[in-house]
Amino acid sequence: LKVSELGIETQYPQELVDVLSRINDWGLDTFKVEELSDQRPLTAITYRIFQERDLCRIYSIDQSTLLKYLLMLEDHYQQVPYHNKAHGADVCQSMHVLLNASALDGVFTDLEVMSAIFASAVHDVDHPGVTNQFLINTNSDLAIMYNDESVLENHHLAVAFKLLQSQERNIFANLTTKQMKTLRKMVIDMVLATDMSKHMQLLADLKTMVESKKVTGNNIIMLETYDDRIQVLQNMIHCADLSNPTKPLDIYMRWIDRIMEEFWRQGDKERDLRLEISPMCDRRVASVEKSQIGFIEFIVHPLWETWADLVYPDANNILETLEQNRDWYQSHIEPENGAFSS
Ligand SMILES: COc1ccc(/C=N/OCC(=O)N2C[C@@H](C)O[C@@H](C)C2)cc1OC1CCCC1
Ligand SMILES: [Zn+2]
Repeated sequence: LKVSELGIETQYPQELVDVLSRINDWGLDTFKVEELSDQRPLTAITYRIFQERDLCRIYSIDQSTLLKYLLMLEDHYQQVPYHNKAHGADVCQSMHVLLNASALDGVFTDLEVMSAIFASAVHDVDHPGVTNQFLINTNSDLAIMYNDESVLENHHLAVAFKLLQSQERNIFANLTTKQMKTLRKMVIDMVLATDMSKHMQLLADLKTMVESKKVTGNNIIMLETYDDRIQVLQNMIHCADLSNPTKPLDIYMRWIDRIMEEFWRQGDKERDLRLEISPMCDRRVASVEKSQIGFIEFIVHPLWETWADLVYPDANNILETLEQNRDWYQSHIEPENGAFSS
C-alpha cells in the first residue's frame, strides 16, 4: 500500500500504512488505526479492505464516491464509549479475516463478500449507547418506530441505506437492479442477526449445520441454498461482533473498559430515572472479571467452539486465544467488594 492510497488525511501516513499492512491478520490493532488515522478508523479500514478485495474494479465503484460514503457513515456513528466507529471498524476487519477461512475458499460470490463487508461496516451506525431493552423501557421514539422488535438493528440498517440515497454517495450506483436487490436483502438479514436476542436460535441452527456438514474433496464447505449461505454469513457477523474475547489480551482489555463504561452510563441513566438498573450496569457493584467469565462461558465460547468446528481447523488459533484469555481471567478473579473476601 502506498501513502497516496490511504484515502484519508493523516500526519502519520507511513505509520498508518505499516499498521494497515496487518489488514488480513486477526490481531490488527484497531485502536492504533484509530489514533494514526486522525480518528477515521472505519474509513481507513473499510477503504483498505475494498482495495484488498478489488471491489471497486469488480463493481465499478468510484473511489471518491466510496470515500464520501465511508466518511459520512463514520460521522453517523455516535461518540459513545463502545458502540462507536472503532467498533464498526473492528467488526468489519474481523469479518474480512473470517471470510478468508480456507474452508470457505471460493464458497461466497463477490456480491456476498461485498454485502458482508458493507453489513459489518454499517452494523451499529448511530448506536445511542443503550440496549434495546432500555429503549423499550423508556418508551423511546426508536422503540415506537420499530414496535420493540430489534429496535437498534432496524435503525442501523435504515440509517445506512438512507446515506446511500444521495447520488454523490451511492457506491452501488453501477450494480444491476437484481444485484442491488440481493445485496440489500443479505445486508438486512446479516445486520438483524446481530441482535443479541437472536443468539440462541442462531447458535442452535449453526450446530445443526455442523452436524450435517457437507464438504468437497479438499474440505471446502458446500452451501446449496440461500438459507444455508445466509445462515453462515449471519453467524460470521455475529462471531465478528462478539470477537473481543478472542483477540490478544491487551486489546481485549481495552474493549472491556469501553463496554463497561457504556453499560455503567446506561445504569446511571436508569438510576436517575428510578428504573431498575440492568445487569452489569451498576458501576457501584461491578464485578468486571466475573461478568467476562460468564459472558465467555455462556455466550462467546459456545459460539466460537461451534464456528471452529464448521471451519475446522482454520479458527483453531482464535479458539485457543479465547480459552487462554478465559483462563487468565479465571486465575485473576478480583477479591469480593468490601473489606474481606470470602
Ligand atoms: C468485551 O465485553 C463485551 C463485548 C461486547 C458485548 C456486546 N454487547 O452488545 C450487546 C449488548 O448490548 N448486550 C450484551 C448481552 C450480554 O446483554 C445484553 C443485555 C446487552 C458485551 C461485552 O461484555 C458484556 C457482557 C459481560 C460484561 C459486559
Ligand atoms: Zn456491534
